[in-house]
Amino acid sequence: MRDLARRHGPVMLLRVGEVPTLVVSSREAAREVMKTHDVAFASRPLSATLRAMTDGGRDIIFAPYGDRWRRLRKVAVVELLSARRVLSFRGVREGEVAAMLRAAAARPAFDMRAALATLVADTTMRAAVGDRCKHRDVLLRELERCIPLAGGFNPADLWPSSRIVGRLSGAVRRATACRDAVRRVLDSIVDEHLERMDDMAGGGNGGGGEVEDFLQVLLKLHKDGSLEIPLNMDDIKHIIFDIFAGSETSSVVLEWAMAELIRNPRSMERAAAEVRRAFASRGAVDEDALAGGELRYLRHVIRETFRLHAPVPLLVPRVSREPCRVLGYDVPRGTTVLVNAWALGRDERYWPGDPEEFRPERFEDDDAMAAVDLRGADFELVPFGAGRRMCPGMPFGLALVEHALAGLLLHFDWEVPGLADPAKLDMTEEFGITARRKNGLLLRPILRVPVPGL
Ligand code: HEM
Repeated sequence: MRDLARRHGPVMLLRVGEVPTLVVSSREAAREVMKTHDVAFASRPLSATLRAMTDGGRDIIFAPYGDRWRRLRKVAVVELLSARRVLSFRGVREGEVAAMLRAAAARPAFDMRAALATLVADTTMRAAVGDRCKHRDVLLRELERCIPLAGGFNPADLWPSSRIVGRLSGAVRRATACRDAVRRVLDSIVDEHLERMDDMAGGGNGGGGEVEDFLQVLLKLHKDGSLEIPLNMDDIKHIIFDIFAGSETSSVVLEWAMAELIRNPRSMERAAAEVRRAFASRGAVDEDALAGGELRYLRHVIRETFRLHAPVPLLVPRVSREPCRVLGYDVPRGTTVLVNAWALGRDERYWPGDPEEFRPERFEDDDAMAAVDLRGADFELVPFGAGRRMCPGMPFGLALVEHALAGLLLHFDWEVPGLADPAKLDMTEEFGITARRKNGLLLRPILRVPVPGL
């Protein structure tokens, strides 16, 4: 799509199967979609597969624009993903990152992909539903099955008018099966939480952990009826599902960051030196220093990783709710809109000279570059989207990404066994709604700063 846009311009109307699809690939066009006409593009298209998976868009991520979406999103933003709540999970992050580091210290070769997936899954699981979740593996397996189905490029989604294609593709059937399996697990988790809350009525926290988990917060809101429109159990399960679905991206970006640092040893050295200067004497990463922005180069590394490897490369699709104009082009109502965040991050116009190079230093080259950030105001770098539908999980996701990356660089040097030239590390991407590395990442850890608890 980037190559097509180079030929046909930053606003292209394609027909993908039967679906009219607008692809925007410039900063100006992205601003039109996510800022100037944000309300007109604030809905999501519901493909047959997604409709099955989300019960007709009853979650937040894929919900059509409207009161239900607004209500659930507000609960997620205010009650679950606020700065205060993200901070409350600091102990969870410390515990899970430390567990990963201990596992690395015990192995001559470390499966980085599996370790990062486990780190993100376990941290999210503890934050969302508490420490004692016996259904963990089933839930994660089902979510893993959902992700490729959510990509939107299943034949049933591209030729919605054809019943034969729908039947042959099987995607809708698989999405329904996933939804049912996730629903059964969430039912059990919610029932168990309710029982524990009843047992502990008056004093305890019901989840088994030392901090209130997301599910407890939601169940309390359900019980005390403090919201204008009370949350029902269906709402709660959809919100929890989205927390899991949204979080997976954190492991995608961590894996890309480690791969880029391996390929670019000078960046690795500089980042590790900065982290060790800050934390080696304390023996562990300290989130206060991370939040205070003391580790500037680490932040540049993370921004540079998001620039080259937008984890959701086409963002989550939007749909026009009314006829609209984008940079002078008419866009009919009902057009699916893809913002090519991946192409924006690699565009020579915004990243002059070396857009394909991993060079975190670019963010210290001048004041304008240093000011570019991830919060949806700079449309050349929009890994979390922008506007009304922007990712509400950014603070939660970034807190873990920063902490985990700092921990990996503090305690170990990293090498790829058997790879003489790190520049040759394979960087092929896998196709999906999220773009992870195609191949695994087996690394050799060389201990530099002792890992606590060993
Ligand atoms: C590195 C981490 C993450 C990345 C790169 C990411 C990226 C995105 C993107 C691109 C969107 C669509 C934005 C748009 O349409 O403009 C999105 C939406 C969303 N994300 Fe994230 N996300 C991340 C982490 C998380 C986490 C940790 C959570 C939850 C705890 C989360 C929950 C959501 C939700 C609920 C939405 C839907 C928002 C809506 O449609 O109103 N995300 N995310």
